[in-house]
Amino acid sequence: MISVTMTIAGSDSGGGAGIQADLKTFQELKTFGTSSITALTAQNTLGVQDVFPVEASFIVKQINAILEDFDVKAIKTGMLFSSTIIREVSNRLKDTKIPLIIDPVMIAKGGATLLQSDAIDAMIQDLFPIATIITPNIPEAEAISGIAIKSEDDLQLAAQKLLSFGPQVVILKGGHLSDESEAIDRVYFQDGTTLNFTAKRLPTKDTHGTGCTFSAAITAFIARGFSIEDAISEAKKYIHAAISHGLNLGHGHGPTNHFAYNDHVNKEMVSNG
Ligand SMILES: Nc1ncnc2c1ncn2[C@@H]1O[C@H](COP(=O)(O)OP(=O)(O)O)[C@@H](O)[C@H]1O
Ligand SMILES: Cc1ncc(COP(=O)(O)OP(=O)(O)O)c(N)n1
Repeated sequence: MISVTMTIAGSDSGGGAGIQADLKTFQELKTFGTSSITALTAQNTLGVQDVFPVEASFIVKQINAILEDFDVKAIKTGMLFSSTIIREVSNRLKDTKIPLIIDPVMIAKGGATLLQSDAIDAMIQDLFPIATIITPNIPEAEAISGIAIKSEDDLQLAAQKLLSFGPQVVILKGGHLSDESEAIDRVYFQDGTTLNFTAKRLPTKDTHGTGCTFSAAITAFIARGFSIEDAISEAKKYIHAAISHGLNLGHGHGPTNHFAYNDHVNKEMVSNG
């Protein structure tokens, strides 16, 4: 039977990030995607023009509607915008035993605020303790940990700080370390294990929605029963294919290509149905 996935995130009218990227990823990875929308953004590849948050109680109503009807196998969160939304969402999810992947979305590539600055504490106190995996990029890891990341030692220190907030696994995404020739995602487990997932850094400006897509792919693979390590490894292939076969759409940071994984990487999955 097909596995059900859920995203709790904001809508990107331009279709490259947020709920739209998550649902495309869920679909391509053969899961049944459901969603609770936290905010509308008027957005395209050039940036975010405006944000219209949904009332927290209505976000919870959407989650209730899904959880009361479906056997959801994995949940991800993206743009949560405010401390009120974070508190209501974590309160609703805290007693479910469903794997929870948190992409701590803060600022869009164009600089727009997707998380109010006073909401970081709520994320640390309420959401991270119930998280299976958190997936900050480097600027997000710096903002949450309070540690400026300039070296490998800083990465290690920041990861330990983030692990101390309670998630089982921290993935520090390396997409923003543009001086490296490789895009390295460093994974830290509570038992001290660390793993690196490495791919060639692709020279492109079209990386809108990469973080959303990567965390949605991890969520889909976990929903289908992959181990955490295998889910990350396969999600890395999904996002790498999506970036390398860019669609050349829009006039700014273009979206990635969700067809690419099945077209170019996982032909077996398609032919086997
Ligand atoms: N130019 C790139 N080439 C290859 N992989 C990339 C590139 N940019 C981002 N990635 C990968 O995309 C995923 C999302 O990372 P990142 O872009 O840092 O997230 P975010 O969108 O949250 O800033 C990670 O696996 C990262 O390594
Ligand atoms: C509605 C919405 N949610 C999240 C983001 C951020 O997406 P991300 O994957 O981090 O990609 P960039 O915005 O950095 O390109 C968003 N923009 N909109």
